[in-house]
Amino acid sequence: MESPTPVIVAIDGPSGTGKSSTSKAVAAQLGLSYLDTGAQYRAITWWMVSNGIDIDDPAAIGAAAGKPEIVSGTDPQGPTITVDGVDVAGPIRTQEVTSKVSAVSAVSDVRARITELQRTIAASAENGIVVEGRDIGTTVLPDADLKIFLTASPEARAARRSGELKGSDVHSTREALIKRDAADSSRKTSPLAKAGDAVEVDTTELTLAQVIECVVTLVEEKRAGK
Ligand SMILES: Nc1ncnc2c1ncn2[C@@H]1O[C@H](COP(=O)(O)OP(=O)(O)O)[C@@H](O)[C@H]1O
Ligand SMILES: Nc1ccn([C@@H]2O[C@H](COP(=O)(O)OP(=O)(O)O)[C@@H](O)[C@H]2O)c(=O)n1
Repeated sequence: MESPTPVIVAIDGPSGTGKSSTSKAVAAQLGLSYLDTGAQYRAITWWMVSNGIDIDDPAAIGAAAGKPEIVSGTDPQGPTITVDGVDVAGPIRTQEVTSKVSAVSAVSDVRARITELQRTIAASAENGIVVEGRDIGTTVLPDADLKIFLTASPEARAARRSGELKGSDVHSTREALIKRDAADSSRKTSPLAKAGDAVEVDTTELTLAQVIECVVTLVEEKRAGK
């Protein structure tokens, strides 16, 4: 059978809407690659913190943005992320990195570097790719075949996140999420935003399986030329 043309799927939305779980499952089901762009911004933030760069100094962050070598493994069954050859999958999920990532990712030199990396990865995915983040449909891959924008109520998102983070309470998780969304949505360079041609899916009342099915159907419809 002839292999289908590579399909590029962009999935954006705020934290806890289900981007990572949905994207991984859709990619695995359809035999596509998978890229978690949030992990790349977390990785560069981890490097800045580890190298003593002042997070409150955008000029210092911008000047260092080209230094770390970030490599993403795009198998949806086992995505990987390394910085200068070091596996940082664990360290990029700490509270410290989470609280600093919005400041680092607002710096335009950081975005330029990471965006270029993302476009190279997407272009080299033979069967196509699901790329998830905040600015994929608007900026990184504006010609994506399918764009999805996931949303959910802050309460649902906070409940999901605190289910993952042991010992965290829903209230403080909700406050931290709202603060990060506000920072990500208000920055000058490629803020978190829904592309005009994205399909919005509110996941508040849906199970993960329902969201996955919805996105798989949308990809299949695109492939069938509907
Ligand atoms: N529709 C859903 N219903 C319930 N839980 C969900 C749903 N989608 C995702 N989750 C759970 O919520 C948490 C956050 O999901 P994740 O995919 O990491 O979101 P994001 O990448 O948007 O931050 C995970 O534990 C995931 O299993
Ligand atoms: N395309 C992207 C993806 C993430 N990010 C930044 O990276 C942070 C972490 O993204 P993430 O997807 O890992 O966050 P969670 O939704 O998993 O909490 C976001 O809060 C943004 O500041 C971005 O600026 N652009």
